[in-house]
Amino acid sequence: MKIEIDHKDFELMITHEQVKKRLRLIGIQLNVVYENRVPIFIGVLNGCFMFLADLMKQIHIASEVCFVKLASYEGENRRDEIIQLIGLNHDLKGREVIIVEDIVDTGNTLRRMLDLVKALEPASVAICTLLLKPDALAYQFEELAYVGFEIENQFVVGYGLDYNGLGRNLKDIYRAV
Ligand SMILES: O=P(O)(O)OC[C@H]1O[C@H](OP(=O)(O)OP(=O)(O)O)[C@H](O)[C@@H]1O
Ligand code: HPA
Repeated sequence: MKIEIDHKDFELMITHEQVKKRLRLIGIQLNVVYENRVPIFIGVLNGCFMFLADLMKQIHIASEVCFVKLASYEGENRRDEIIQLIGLNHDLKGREVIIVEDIVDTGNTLRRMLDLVKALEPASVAICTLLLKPDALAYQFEELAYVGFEIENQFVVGYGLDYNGLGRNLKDIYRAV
C-alpha cells in the first residue's frame, strides 16, 4: 500500500500486527529480566509515545514510566551545543533504567541521552528501541539490548515517527520510495 505525506511517497513496511507481535515477545523478555527490580522506563519524546504506550501494556511487573525530551541550546561560544534533559522528575540514582526510543538511526540522540542518564548514577541502563538502522549507526552501544526490528537505511514514518511533523498518527510503519 502506498501513501503520500507532504508530497513524498511512502510504502507499507511493517504492519501494526507485526509490531504488536514483536512487542509481546519483548514484553516477555523484560518481564523476566526485570522481575523484582522495579525498573523505570524513560521514553524519549516525541517519537516514542505510541511505542511506549503499547509496550507498557505488555509489562506486568512493578515498574515506573516517565517521558523526557532532549533540548539543545548554544552556549556563549556558538560552537558549544549544550544538551539538557527536560521532564525528568525521578531520582535515577541506584535505579534500573530502560531508555525507550522509537528509532536509533545515527545514534547521536542516544549517545547524548546515555551520557545524561549515566551521570545520574543509575544501577543499570538498557536501551529498548522499536527500530534500528544498523548501517546508519555511528557508534556501538553495549546497552542496546531490546530491538524490535532492524531496518535498512531508509527514511521511515508512522507509529510515532514523523515526516515534517506529519504521519505520527499512522498505525503502520511506512518507508520512503
Ligand atoms: O539516532 P538519531 O540519528 O539521533 O535519530 C533518532 C532520533 O531521531 C528522532 O527524534 P527527533 O529528534 O527527530 O525528534 P522527535 O522524536 O520529536 O521526532 C527519533 O525519535 C530519535 O530520538
Ligand atoms: O527514518 C526516520 N524517520 C523519522 N524520524 C527519524 N529520526 C531519525 N531517523 C528517522
